[in-house]
Amino acid sequence: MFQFKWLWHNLKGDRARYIIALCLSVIGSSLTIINPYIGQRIVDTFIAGSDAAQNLRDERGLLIALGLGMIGFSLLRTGLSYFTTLLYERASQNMLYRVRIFLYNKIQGQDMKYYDRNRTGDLMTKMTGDLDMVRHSLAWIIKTIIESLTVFVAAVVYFFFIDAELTLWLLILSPPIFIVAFIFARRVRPMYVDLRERLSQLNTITQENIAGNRVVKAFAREEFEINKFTDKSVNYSEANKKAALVWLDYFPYLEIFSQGFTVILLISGGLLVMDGRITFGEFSAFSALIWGLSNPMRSIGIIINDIQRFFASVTKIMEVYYASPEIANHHNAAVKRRYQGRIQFDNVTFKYDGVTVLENINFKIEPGETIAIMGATGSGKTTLINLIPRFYDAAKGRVLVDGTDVRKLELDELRGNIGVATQDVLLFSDTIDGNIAYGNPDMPEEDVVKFARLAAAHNFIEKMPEGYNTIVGERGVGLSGGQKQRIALARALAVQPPILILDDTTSAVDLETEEHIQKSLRELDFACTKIIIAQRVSTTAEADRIIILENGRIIEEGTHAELLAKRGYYYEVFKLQNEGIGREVNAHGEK
Ligand SMILES: Nc1ncnc2c1ncn2[C@@H]1O[C@H](COP(=O)(O)OP(=O)(O)OP(=O)(O)O)[C@@H](O)[C@H]1O
Repeated sequence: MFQFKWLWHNLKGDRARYIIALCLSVIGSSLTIINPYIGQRIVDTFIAGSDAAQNLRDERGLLIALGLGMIGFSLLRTGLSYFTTLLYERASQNMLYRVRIFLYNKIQGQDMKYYDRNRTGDLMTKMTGDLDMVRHSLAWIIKTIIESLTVFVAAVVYFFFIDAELTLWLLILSPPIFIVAFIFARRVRPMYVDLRERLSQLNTITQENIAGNRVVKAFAREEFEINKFTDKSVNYSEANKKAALVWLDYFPYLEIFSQGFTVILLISGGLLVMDGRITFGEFSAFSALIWGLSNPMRSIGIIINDIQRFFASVTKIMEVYYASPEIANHHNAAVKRRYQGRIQFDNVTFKYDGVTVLENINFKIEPGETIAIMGATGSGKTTLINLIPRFYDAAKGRVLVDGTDVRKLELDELRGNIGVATQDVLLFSDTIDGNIAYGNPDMPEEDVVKFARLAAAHNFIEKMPEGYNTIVGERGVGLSGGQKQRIALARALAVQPPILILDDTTSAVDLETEEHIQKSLRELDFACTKIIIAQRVSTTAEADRIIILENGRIIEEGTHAELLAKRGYYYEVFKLQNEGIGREVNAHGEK
């Protein structure tokens, strides 16, 4: 079974410990037949045998030794069981730790497509509940199966030695029990797969709701969200109940069969004792060990349920474990070169799941140039810049950086040469200083301040209670939209990249601040090619060239003056943005 092979593979480092635990389980469980055996000796020698009274007088030492033996073996079993559980826990916790780190690395190494397709809640479920289920199966399910089987086999062997016929009578019950258990397992399995999916949905809703709490509050949709959550919660709970109730359909049969062991033992065992074929002591050993046959049958339901949960969880974990990204970062660029910053799109077409979003894009950017990209929302601007750091790969054509196809460049090196300030600003729960120095944690404090100044962020940071040491909440809570954008800009500048990509980074700052930022960008003390997505003409006007996108195609390209003279899309936007503030446009596009 592949899942068990996978478990074995991940036990590496703890295999010896786990095997010792399994062996101790077998030894400990085999010892369960010792006390019934001693009991049998005591009954036959001192209670029910023909010489019992005599033996009680003459062999007191033996009686005490047998009694002490019983206590001793009980203590030994308890000690073994304690030690065995310790080993199982150690091995399973170590495996959990290793697999969790491995999965986290795997998730980190996935490309954007993976994150587009996988829900955060589902990934969280895999990293927590599913992993714990796998650990539980290693530490408890396998242990229980091994111990139940050993007790079962030891009891059967012992019974055979006493009386083969009575043992066969007892074993008659085993096949129907296994058939019932098998049917139950088949029926319940899809239920646990479904249950696992519902749990993931519940986690997704919880995660989205907490992450989006501001939107929920802004629209006063708390009740709607509570109802949505309640629905999913009821859904999960119902599925749980349904799976648990299935067991009730089978439970009576298994219980009857389990009771059957005792009934058969009482009837046939009693007859055999009356016939003198077995002694009272042997009969008492049968009675004492009969639980070894009936107990595994009783707990078969719990074991099967847990096994099904294990399969549902391990399958989900293996999806992450074996997922390989189409765009992989191998982190093997020994020396990272600094690029010049030349960019070319050579007949690039891009599709999201078959839907064309960019078509036949051609342009060149020379090192040090500033290019502005403008276009209606959804025209493909973000998609276009996403192709440069290879967040996605083009379906057709090539994206070249410094003359080399990005697919041939070392990903780490490529991304290390690009500073990006994305449209949705995400700051980490860390100090402002830590956020700005994210790409270069060893950066001295004065450099952090320098880049904050360039991004027009220094003044407001200084006024904060703890300045650069102020901790910003999750996703930058506690800062205005414009403040977050400026910290994100400082973070992108702080890596001093030869290629800087700004996706609508100044949309939320006032015009004066924007002017300051533009001045800083013009005067950077390192060589840098800049690609700026912007909607404001005040931002694009300064660029060396402006590219206008419409429905994934370039419809205009040129300088501010050239595009105004063209009287096309750019001219219309310019007119719209300047209407009402008294500016006029002359034939040369000058303000
Ligand atoms: N991850 C994705 N999966 C599928 N389709 C996507 C994805 N991201 C964007 N799209 C689609 O691709 C098209 C271009 O999106 P893109 O984000 O590049 O536009 P944009 O010009 O940057 O828009 P905006 O100015 O609103 O940010 C849109 O139709 C969008 O719905």
